[in-house]
Amino acid sequence: MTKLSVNINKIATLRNSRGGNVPDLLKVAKDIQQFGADGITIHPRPDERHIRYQDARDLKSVVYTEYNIEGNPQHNFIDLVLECKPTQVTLVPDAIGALTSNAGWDTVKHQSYLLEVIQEFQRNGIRTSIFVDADEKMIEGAKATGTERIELYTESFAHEYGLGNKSGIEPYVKAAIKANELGLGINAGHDLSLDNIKFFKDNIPELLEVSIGHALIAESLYLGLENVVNMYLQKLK
Ligand SMILES: CC(=O)[C@@H](O)[C@H](O)COP(=O)(O)O
Ligand SMILES: NCC(=O)COP(=O)(O)O
Repeated sequence: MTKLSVNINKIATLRNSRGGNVPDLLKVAKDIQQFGADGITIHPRPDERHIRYQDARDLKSVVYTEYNIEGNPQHNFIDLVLECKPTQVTLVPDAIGALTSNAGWDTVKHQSYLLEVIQEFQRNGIRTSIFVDADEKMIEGAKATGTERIELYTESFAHEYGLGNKSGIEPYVKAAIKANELGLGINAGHDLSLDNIKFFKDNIPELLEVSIGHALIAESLYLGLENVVNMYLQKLK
């Protein structure tokens, strides 16, 4: 069975838009776990536009499933992860100010840097995963960094699938076979949704975990709207 880790960045985005504590990020994290999710993912960005560094600290006492922190391993991020000691850290090569993650690591070019930071996390008992494109060369490079897992960057699969092109899965199947051969655990994420997740899962051998945020929160709005509108109408009778 593939684990579902829910990315709660978008809950923080909504909260921050009003300056108060609605929705309550910690309550949402508790509820998501109560509803059966296997983990909570956050991706604090340097500008703290959604998840704040303090959220990462506060979540430590609330997340009793798998806690996954994603981000670019700059000094502040490394210190935060070492302080929070999550189950897993996922290293993502984000440019400062990027709208969202938009590429995997070049694991050949950045091999020695990744090896160094991965060793530091592993010495502290934190499992590592690195965000990579579905490219066998990058998977081989990931193996050489010593990481336990990779996270396949699924944007191009999701995009192609949305256009009706099922062949967009092919590089992911090849990358997964390579990762399995090399003994790397496979996670995946970015733009996965209720529409595309089953097809992805059914085609990727040994998919350990997916982290899903943007679509899952949007779908929760769509699927909850009718109920909430009707609850208001009842009160206004
Ligand atoms: C690593 C990744 O794929 C991203 O989806 C990320 O975790 C989401 O970040 P934003 O919520 O900032 O777009
Ligand atoms: N690692 C991917 C993630 O956490 C969620 O990505 P998205 O569903 O918000 O695109």
